[in-house]
Amino acid sequence: MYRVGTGFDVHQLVSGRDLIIGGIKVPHSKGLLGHSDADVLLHAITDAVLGALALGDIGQWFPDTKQEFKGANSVELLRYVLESKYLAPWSLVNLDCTIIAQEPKLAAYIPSMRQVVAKLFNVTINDISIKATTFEKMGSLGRAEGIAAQANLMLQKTPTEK
Ligand SMILES: Nc1ccn([C@@H]2O[C@H](COP(=O)(O)O)[C@@H](O)[C@H]2O)c(=O)n1
Ligand SMILES: C[C@@]1(CO)OP(=O)(O)OP(=O)(O)OC[C@H]1O
Repeated sequence: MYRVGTGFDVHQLVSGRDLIIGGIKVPHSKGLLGHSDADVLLHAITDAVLGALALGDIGQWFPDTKQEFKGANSVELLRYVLESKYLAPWSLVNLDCTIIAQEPKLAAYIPSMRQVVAKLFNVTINDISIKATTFEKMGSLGRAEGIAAQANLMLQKTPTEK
């Protein structure tokens, strides 16, 4: 049995914050604003996992009104979802993501992001695709006021032994 999921997230780029994407600190003059570390890619992936199994969304699991999630490491949020009882019978088939960032250039950091995500899902990097695109300088994303990410994935039910 298979289930597909999609996730989308966007965060504002501001001064005075680290830029964390896919669990990797990317050198830049600005970072993403959020209650957590604002890792826009891991948030989109988390929502794709939750969406695949109709389990709500990241804000329902980790409300931004709760102090315990202030500054949260999004690697730990995704790990929590993946280690929950709901995900136990499921494994990842493949994940395909796009980061929409006018700046900075992300190509050099994508292999490390793929490693982080592959480890979380316990798959090889061949099952994890992460791409980046600009917004061709159009609109708010094109003015680099923020960064967005989308994620699509497929889960398969792990056969149980009898
Ligand atoms: N933040 C980004 C955006 C894009 N890239 C890479 O550049 C290529 C060209 O981007 P366009 O938006 O002009 O199509 C793109 O295919 C990515 O390989 C990037 O590294 N970081
Ligand atoms: C992750 C959470 C929780 O710290 O906060 P943010 O970093 O603001 O991120 P968002 O994408 O709005 O998702 C849900 C939140 O509840």
